[in-house]
Amino acid sequence: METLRWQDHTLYLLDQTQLPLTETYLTCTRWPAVADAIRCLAVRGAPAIGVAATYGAVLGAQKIAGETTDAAAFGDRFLAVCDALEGTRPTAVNLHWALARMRDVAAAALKTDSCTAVVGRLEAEAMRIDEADREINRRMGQFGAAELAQLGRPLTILTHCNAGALATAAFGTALGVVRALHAQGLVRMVYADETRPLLQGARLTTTELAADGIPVTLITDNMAAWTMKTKGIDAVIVGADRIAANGDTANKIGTYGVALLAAAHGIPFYVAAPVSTFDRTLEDGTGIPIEERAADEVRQCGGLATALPEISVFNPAFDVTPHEYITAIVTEHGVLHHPDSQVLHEFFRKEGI
Ligand SMILES: CSC[C@@H](O)[C@@H](O)C(=O)COP(=O)(O)O
Repeated sequence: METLRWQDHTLYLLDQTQLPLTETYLTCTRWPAVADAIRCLAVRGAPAIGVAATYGAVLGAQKIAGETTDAAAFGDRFLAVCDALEGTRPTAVNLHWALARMRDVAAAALKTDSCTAVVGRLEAEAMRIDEADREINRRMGQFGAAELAQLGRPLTILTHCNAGALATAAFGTALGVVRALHAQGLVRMVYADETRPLLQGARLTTTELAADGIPVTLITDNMAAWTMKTKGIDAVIVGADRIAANGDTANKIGTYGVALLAAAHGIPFYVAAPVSTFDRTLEDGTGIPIEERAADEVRQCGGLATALPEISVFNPAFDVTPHEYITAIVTEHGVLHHPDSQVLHEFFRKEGI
């Protein structure tokens, strides 16, 4: 399974809404198809939507360059495409980060290059972001595995949602750490929360771990506390969609509850995320925009009604875990223990990021 592939001016996206039973790819030759795929979660996960959006921007640029040679017109229309792609999902900052890079490349190239040459530069940038994400996840895996290996035994791990290869260009963030630990023979069992309402844990995490021969057991979300109590969970590890300057972390709805449960059971709680997931413009998690999705995602499950159609619903797609509950954040530059404003500030200063 390949999350996404760019080939011959076309973006192929694994349609994750059809998993686990059907492996089918969407063929995107126009940017609105990429925007639709992000909106409906055919491609999802913070790093993956960032990478997909950059290729969406390239598709938009290709079309515009076929219709105008005027740099100003190209620039205006390209910005409108980037804005539309950015508007597809509000919480994951990687989308904003990746498109900001595309806007910067276009702005610089348009000063000297023809519109057609600008498209080439944008394509090269998108491929760089894609390639870098693959490498970043592997580095994060190594740092995270070295950190968790210090527990000194094969581990029983709990995870929430899907922060795996399917949520990134490849390898995964939280599941990248699990993969690296597994390569060292240090994974006893991974418990995967099913992750209602859209079941990313059940449909995606168990599928990709099983495909790699990593022992995995599925639980429903309301079993997490009892699983911690009875199954000897050594650590929780999750991904992130946006991390504020003080370490407060937005991730899939339910993560906050899992963090509280981990604290109650004295279990370390790890977040794995690339630096592109940090939003240092936000002092703390209160400013993170939380996406609310359609009510029917909750009133139905697998196409079957779980509640009457008139029942009102609250369906936030993400929640924010206060930094106090996070033992450490694993990045591609190293591990940040007990993250808070000072720790993060010092990390970014030292790394010159
Ligand atoms: C490496 S992915 C980290 C997060 O993006 C992931 O845990 C998550 O919350 C994904 O939510 P989704 O709504 O499936 O895009």
